[in-house]
Amino acid sequence: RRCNLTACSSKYVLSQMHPMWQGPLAVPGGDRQSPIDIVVRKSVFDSELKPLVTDYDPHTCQQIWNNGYSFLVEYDDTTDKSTLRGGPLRDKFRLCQFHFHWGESNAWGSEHTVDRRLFPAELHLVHWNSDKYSLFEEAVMEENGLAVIGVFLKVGKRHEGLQKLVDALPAIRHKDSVVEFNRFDPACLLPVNTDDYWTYHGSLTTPPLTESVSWIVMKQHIEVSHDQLAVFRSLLFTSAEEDVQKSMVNNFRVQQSPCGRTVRSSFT
Ligand SMILES: CCCCCCc1ccc(S(N)(=O)=O)cc1
Ligand SMILES: [Zn+2]
Repeated sequence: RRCNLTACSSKYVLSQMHPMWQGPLAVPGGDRQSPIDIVVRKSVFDSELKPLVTDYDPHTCQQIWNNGYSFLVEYDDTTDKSTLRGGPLRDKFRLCQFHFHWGESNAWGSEHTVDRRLFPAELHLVHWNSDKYSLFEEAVMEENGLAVIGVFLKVGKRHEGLQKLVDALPAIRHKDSVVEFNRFDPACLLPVNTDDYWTYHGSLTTPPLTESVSWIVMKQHIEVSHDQLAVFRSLLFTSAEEDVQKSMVNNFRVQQSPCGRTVRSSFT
């Protein structure tokens, strides 16, 4: 069973976007859109913010697939086996999938920035509120429905945990290709320090752009090698049938206005 995220609606939703979709695609009255620049000196320390509590079961990993926008590693979210609690969250959230955003060069690629600093890529671990909702599709429409952990990637030493993922990518070069993928522990992609993060209320960064996300952006980045990132860029936006193949790069959204939102920090 595929994580409900990949129910036709998500494919339908994502396939509506042509790969170079970058447009503002403004959401009428959207004043909580993502991504944003995190202005460190304007963030407010909140001592009530707790450490993140992740409890991921590597066996709930199901498949990895190319959805024509990024590649997703999906988890069985029919039970509370892989969960996120704590941080800014009151409820328990279930891991549904993780994916990345990256650039055609190492000079850019992340969706969020810190004092305008760009990173070559950004990891998103997507969770939904299983205390309040019974399906991802429900939660995605609700104010407190989702929690996404953002982790910046920097080019440096090879990331051993990521390599298992990188080795599977050639098998899903084209849009809509899927391979079975099991036993992957997403915790290996988190930075050593997960206590220091910024958090703010925002949206999905791809359609349906719903303003249902509690964003948790890690202060500490992870390192991956140049070659590992190059394999990300070998993926294609296009399906095998299409005549013109387009490299899957620059799959990040343009930054959105903070609209007066405060970004809180869990650290001083
Ligand atoms: C009803 C189907 C909705 C599928 C929406 C899937 C989705 C998940 C996370 C993100 S992101 N980049 O904000 O983490 C974007 C889109
Ligand atoms: Zn994302």
